[in-house]
Amino acid sequence: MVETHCVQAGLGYGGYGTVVQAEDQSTGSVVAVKLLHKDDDANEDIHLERRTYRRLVEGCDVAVNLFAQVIGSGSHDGFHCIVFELCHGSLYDIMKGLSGLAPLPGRHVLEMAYQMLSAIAYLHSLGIIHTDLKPDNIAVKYSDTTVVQWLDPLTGYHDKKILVTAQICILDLGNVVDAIVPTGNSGRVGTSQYRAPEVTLGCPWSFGVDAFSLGCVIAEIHLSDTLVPSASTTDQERLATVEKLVGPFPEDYAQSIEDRFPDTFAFEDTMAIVIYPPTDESISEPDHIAALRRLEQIRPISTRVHNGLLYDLIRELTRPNPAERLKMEDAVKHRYFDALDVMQLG
Ligand SMILES: Nc1ncnc2c1ncn2[C@@H]1O[C@H](COP(=O)(O)OP(=O)(O)OP(=O)(O)O)[C@@H](O)[C@H]1O
Repeated sequence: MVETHCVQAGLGYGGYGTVVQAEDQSTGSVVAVKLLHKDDDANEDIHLERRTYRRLVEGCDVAVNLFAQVIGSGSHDGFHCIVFELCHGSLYDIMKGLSGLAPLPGRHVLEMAYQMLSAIAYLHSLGIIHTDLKPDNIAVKYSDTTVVQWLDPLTGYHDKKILVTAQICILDLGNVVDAIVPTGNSGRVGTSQYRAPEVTLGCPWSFGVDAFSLGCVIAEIHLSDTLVPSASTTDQERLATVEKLVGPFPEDYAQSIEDRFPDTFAFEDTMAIVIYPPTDESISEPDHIAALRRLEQIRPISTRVHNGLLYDLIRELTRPNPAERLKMEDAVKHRYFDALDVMQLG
């Protein structure tokens, strides 16, 4: 089917493929085509995305509309391709400020957060874990914008471009896994800035990895800023980063980790503290200094998110102990979302 498509522009690039905007010349519709890199592992991936999308459709839930529709697949010049509904700008692009849409209005943050959690609640209800939620993998469905008057406390009202509708769609079902219950999945998944600590630690993990990532994404779209500016280099630094962002690991959880992986935590009174820099000499002096500088720059989410209900939602989603983390089905009922009803007109 891809033979009839004419490429119009590049949209993005990932570990598995290059995504382009293309017009289907037989129908005139404009779509997104992912051209998978030429390697054998990628062949498996094309089937995974299509298979997963089919499972979502078969589940017969309106939440399927929160995922980029898979229209078809094929191959061209030896490249495997998958054709998607065209979405308009990832949250990563919006946060970078190129479209002039950041900061997002509070109402849009609320609506986007609700849609993300509803989408992943549906995925989880089918026993599937996304594993790689990040602003790059969430896009807005429509690009229409309008200009409103926006009150800046310092400078007064000025024009501000906002989206007409804050509808989103989840991209990239190429890393999904079926949850292994009750023992948990294993192996390294996710992107370091959004990776749950149990994955970093090499412990079994499950649905909670998506909750942790979405907590970080929701904080970022509220702040219009990244939580972790640059990728950390070592696992111990990543754990220290999580500790700085969301607060200390609960002592009993830290103790259970320490029993498996000694020298991860130090214990002072009733507090568990990630040992950083590590006691061994696995990292060179200049790398230590660079890592300490990075850690110094990280500000706790609690000092940055001043909306109490939103902060509570983020904190519940990013609990260091996955057993204490909010489940998606409960997250959509969080009191932060009461405002969805209160703010409806009529
Ligand atoms: N349907 C779409 N509409 C518009 N843009 C898209 C669409 N799908 C993907 N993109 C853009 O292309 C980028 C890469 O897509 P995607 O994440 O699916 O590729 P990938 O190779 O599987 O990446 P990863 O390395 O994260 O697994 C996205 O971040 C997004 O900017």
